[in-house]
Amino acid sequence: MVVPYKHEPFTDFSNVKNQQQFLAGLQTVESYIGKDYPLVIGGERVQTKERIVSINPANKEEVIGTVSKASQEHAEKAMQVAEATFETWRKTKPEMRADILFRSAAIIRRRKHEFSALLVKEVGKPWNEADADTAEAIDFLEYYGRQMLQLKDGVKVESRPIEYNRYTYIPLGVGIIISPWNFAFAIMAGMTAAAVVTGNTVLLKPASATPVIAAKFLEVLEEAGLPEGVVNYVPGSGAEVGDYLVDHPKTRFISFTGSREVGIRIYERAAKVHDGQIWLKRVIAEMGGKDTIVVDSTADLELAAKSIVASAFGFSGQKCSACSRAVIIEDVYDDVLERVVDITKQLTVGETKQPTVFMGPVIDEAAFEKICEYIEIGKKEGRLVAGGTSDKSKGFFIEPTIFADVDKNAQIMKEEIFGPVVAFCKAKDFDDAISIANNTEYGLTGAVLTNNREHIEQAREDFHVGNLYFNRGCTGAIVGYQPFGGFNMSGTDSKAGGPDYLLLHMQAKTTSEML
Ligand SMILES: NC(=O)c1ccc[n+]([C@@H]2O[C@H](COP(=O)([O-])OP(=O)(O)OC[C@H]3O[C@@H](n4cnc5c(N)ncnc54)[C@H](O)[C@@H]3O)[C@@H](O)[C@H]2O)c1
Repeated sequence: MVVPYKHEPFTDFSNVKNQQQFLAGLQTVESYIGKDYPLVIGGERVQTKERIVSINPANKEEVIGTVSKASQEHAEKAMQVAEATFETWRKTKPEMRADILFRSAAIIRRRKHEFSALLVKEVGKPWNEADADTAEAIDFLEYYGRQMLQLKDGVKVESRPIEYNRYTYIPLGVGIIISPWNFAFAIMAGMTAAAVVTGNTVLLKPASATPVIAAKFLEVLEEAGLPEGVVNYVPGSGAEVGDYLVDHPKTRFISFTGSREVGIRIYERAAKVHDGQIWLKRVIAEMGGKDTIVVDSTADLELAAKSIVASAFGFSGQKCSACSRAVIIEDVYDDVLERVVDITKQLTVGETKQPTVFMGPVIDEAAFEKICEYIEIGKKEGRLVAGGTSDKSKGFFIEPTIFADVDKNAQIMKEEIFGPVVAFCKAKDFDDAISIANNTEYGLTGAVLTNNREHIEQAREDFHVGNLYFNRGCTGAIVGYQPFGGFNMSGTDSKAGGPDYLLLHMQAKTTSEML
């Protein structure tokens, strides 16, 4: 009997007992705050001279941990180990590989609040966002484990009376996992899990802002019984270690989640053939977004306003799926704008020590400066109706910011800001709204608030995004239920947490045997 897949429930922080458990998680994190983590290459702990320092973005002072920084020599060593380990790991039964993911998920579930508390400190997430990040990590591990069990025998193809045919999936080889800081746990763990459950070995290069949660994940995998050398932990500079590994002739695939700029760089470099390379590299890239919420005049306007606020300012807009454009049909434009401004003015911003704080800091100084630059551009391109101020004296805090009456071709309507900034744009009618929404090189998520059935069907067909939501905001996908990934410059059309994601990490082999 197939047991239906159930995703990990989110924690209800209005419940005092849950709050206490979370605070206990924070205390556990305190016990290892500031610890130093080595590289892990083939199970061996390697200390390097240089360190990456992970800082709490809410206070700029607290060192969450330091990690050894890999050089190209370390990356080379890890590559050799991963290549050698591939020969045994690819022959390890898929059931055993899946089992390691299930055991890892169980360990994380047991320590869920601790890991979420670590994300509060390392990434500056509010409690509910950190909880969702950890829950998604658990989901990815369990879902990909289950998917592997379904794929292990391949797919049935017809045999002929004289010939028996089989169609199976085999792993690719050594992969490079390059993950972002914003879903520091879920995406990093999901990308790694998909690659190794399918029989590949990997080098994991997490984002430099969030290396500690990745080091913790490696400890979980080891506790769950993952053999040495299957996942090698090599945090380092993108330009130095990243480029080196992308160019490496033994790299078989690169799984990347991050910005458009870095994604394109990886895609271009991976297309080059180097000396000693005997295959073409595969690139799985999940990149940025310029996500839009469209509201028509039949919509529930209060629901529309709440959806825009949650999608634009949840986790300070630092989601690839964050709403950064609100396109509103002209007869309800003023009404929706006013409601959004009212709700936004009630939002709390600060260090996320309590579950009631809605918005924490942005991740670091570079992000802070970039967002502030966009706010200055926005002041020229639109009418500032909320926020617009920032303060980095204690942590990297930016007020939720709204610009009204922005032209569809304005810079803040086209470029990914990745911060708490939303631009309002007026549309003449629904056709115009969809055309404005599609006026971007991205194509990740979008949402339509409407009670008009024809508009729903029209958007289903014409709104060109990988994840389209009706009558809700545009953030938040659920593993197994709402596979996630975008079109155009949002990536290579892959869908994380979907039924075909594992196939991207494998190659199909046809064998035909004369009878
Ligand atoms: N589509 C999705 O599912 C998805 C999910 C999360 C985040 N994102 C996107 O990620 C971005 C934010 O994340 P970020 O700031 O960590 O992105 P980023 O592109 O700056 O970094 C991502 C990773 O790439 C590494 N890197 C940097 N230069 C490199 C190079 N030359 N070679 C190899 N690796 C290199 C970084 O060290 C990091 O590990 C946003 O654009 C967001 O939209 C997309």
